[in-house]
Amino acid sequence: MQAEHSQKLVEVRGLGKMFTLHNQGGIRLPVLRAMDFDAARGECLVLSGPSGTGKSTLLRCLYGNYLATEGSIRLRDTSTEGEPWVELTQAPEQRVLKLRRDVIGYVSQFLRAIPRVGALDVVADPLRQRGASHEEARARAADLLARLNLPRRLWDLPPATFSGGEQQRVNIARGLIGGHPILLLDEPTASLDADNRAVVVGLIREALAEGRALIGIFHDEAVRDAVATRLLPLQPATALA
Ligand SMILES: Nc1ncnc2c1ncn2[C@@H]1O[C@H](COP(=O)(O)OP(=O)(O)OP(=O)(O)O)[C@@H](O)[C@H]1O
Repeated sequence: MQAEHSQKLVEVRGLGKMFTLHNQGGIRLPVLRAMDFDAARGECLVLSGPSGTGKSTLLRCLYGNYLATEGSIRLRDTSTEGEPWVELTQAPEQRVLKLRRDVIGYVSQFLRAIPRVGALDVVADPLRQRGASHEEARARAADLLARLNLPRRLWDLPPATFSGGEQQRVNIARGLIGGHPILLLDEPTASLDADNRAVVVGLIREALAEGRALIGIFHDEAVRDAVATRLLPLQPATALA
């Protein structure tokens, strides 16, 4: 059980990301270079480093939004039989979409609202996509929204007009509900008050106890100290040149 719990889920080797600014004479901007790290079940890896060192860029590479310029990102897909390791940088689009449904979740800072869909269904959607019934997914969504203190009068309304903190809580619930073994978190508590920050810390700790691997950006020191099992320092770009 212990071995199962400490199983490696993410393996990054020699990862580099360089932006080429085509509209500015092709200037090349190195952001990440030669990054090596792993993340295992029960670990919360916190990306640290000053503004502009590439923390969000790294999360986007790990989610497959940005294509790495060099190196390897391997994710363990525990949802299928056969070879569990998938090389994200080489995976065809359909495979990336399947990984996002079953293996890797991403809580961005801002909710991408879906027009005319109420908050409860926005949250329930990832669990339904993984095969849960409508009722089961909505019940779990209601449980999460209640824990995150989202007022019930908002549950059936589309979140587009919600406050920043309300949208962030919908976003966190949507990110957590699918039970993805790997979860990326980009400042999930940035817009929250102290009470709701504490709820999110509790939910993150539960996710770790369930054996999920988390990789995140947390600018709030108290939150970072409460959830981090390891820091991953990023080097400033000047040190890369
Ligand atoms: N799509 C892009 N095209 C060009 N440059 C980009 C792009 N995305 C990020 N960058 C550049 O990469 C660098 C790192 O940005 P990133 O947002 O990853 O940093 P960060 O460490 O998350 O910063 P912060 O802590 O301020 O959010 C910045 O110089 C940024 O301008």
